[in-house]
Amino acid sequence: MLKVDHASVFFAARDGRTVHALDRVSFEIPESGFVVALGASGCGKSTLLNAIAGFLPLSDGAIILDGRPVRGPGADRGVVFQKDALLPWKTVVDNVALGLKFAGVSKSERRARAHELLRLVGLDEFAKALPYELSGGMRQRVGIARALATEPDILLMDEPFGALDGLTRDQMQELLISIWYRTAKRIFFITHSIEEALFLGTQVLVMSPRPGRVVARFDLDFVRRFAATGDARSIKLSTEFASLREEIRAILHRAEDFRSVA
Ligand SMILES: Nc1ncnc2c1ncn2[C@@H]1O[C@H](COP(=O)(O)OP(=O)(O)OP(=O)(O)O)[C@@H](O)[C@H]1O
Repeated sequence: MLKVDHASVFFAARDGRTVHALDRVSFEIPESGFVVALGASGCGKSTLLNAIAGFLPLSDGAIILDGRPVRGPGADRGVVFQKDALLPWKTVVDNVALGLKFAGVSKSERRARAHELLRLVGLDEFAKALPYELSGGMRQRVGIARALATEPDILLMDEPFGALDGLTRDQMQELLISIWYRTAKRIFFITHSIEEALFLGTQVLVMSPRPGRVVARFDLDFVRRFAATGDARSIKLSTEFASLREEIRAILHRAEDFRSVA
């Protein structure tokens, strides 16, 4: 279980003011949970992910992963960013194996594990390619394989599909669901897209800015329905999906209106 308990973060801005980036955010990610944080720019989504990753300390509250407080980065959390962070001079397979090298895994074992992960993301035939030879979607698939290489307990994904075209994004969502279903990993995923949040999340946290807080949460099962049926179209065209989309849109607009008069 990952437990985020009243997490708050304040930043000192350069003009001397204090930015309240995160305000007492609480939620849990149970075994094989897929939690999506949804909100407009500046509502603290990346701050929250960076705190879970251990890249920045909380000002108040706690983050507990499987009974242990998070105090810094660790191999138990794999991170995927919006912009792939692949090393351009290394082949795809070596990029995937990089974390294993740092963990002291033998070369033959690193290779075997990296190829297995490349098969999982459908890229084994590109193992010897260099990152510049791949499309944006393929690079993100390498990023996912790399994040999974050290067998983390949880995947942290910061708008991983935000820069992709619509069709590739749909394909990546479906690939991620199949990986989630097969590996039973916990996932924390950030997005600006209401549709993406609804389709992927077992729980969606709707966030609003200044201060960044959770203003609504929804428990959903569209992702499990997709994993069982493979039929994205009928899910996304359902009246249930459409009415939740409108409900969340209204919540996000209210959060913006509130901000403009606050
Ligand atoms: N290092 C920092 N120093 C000062 N302020 C910061 C810092 N990092 C973030 N902030 C501020 O904290 C607030 C939340 O930022 P954060 O990047 O977490 O939002 P976000 O929801 O991820 O936005 P986006 O979707 O645009 O990435 C913003 O007002 C931002 O300007």
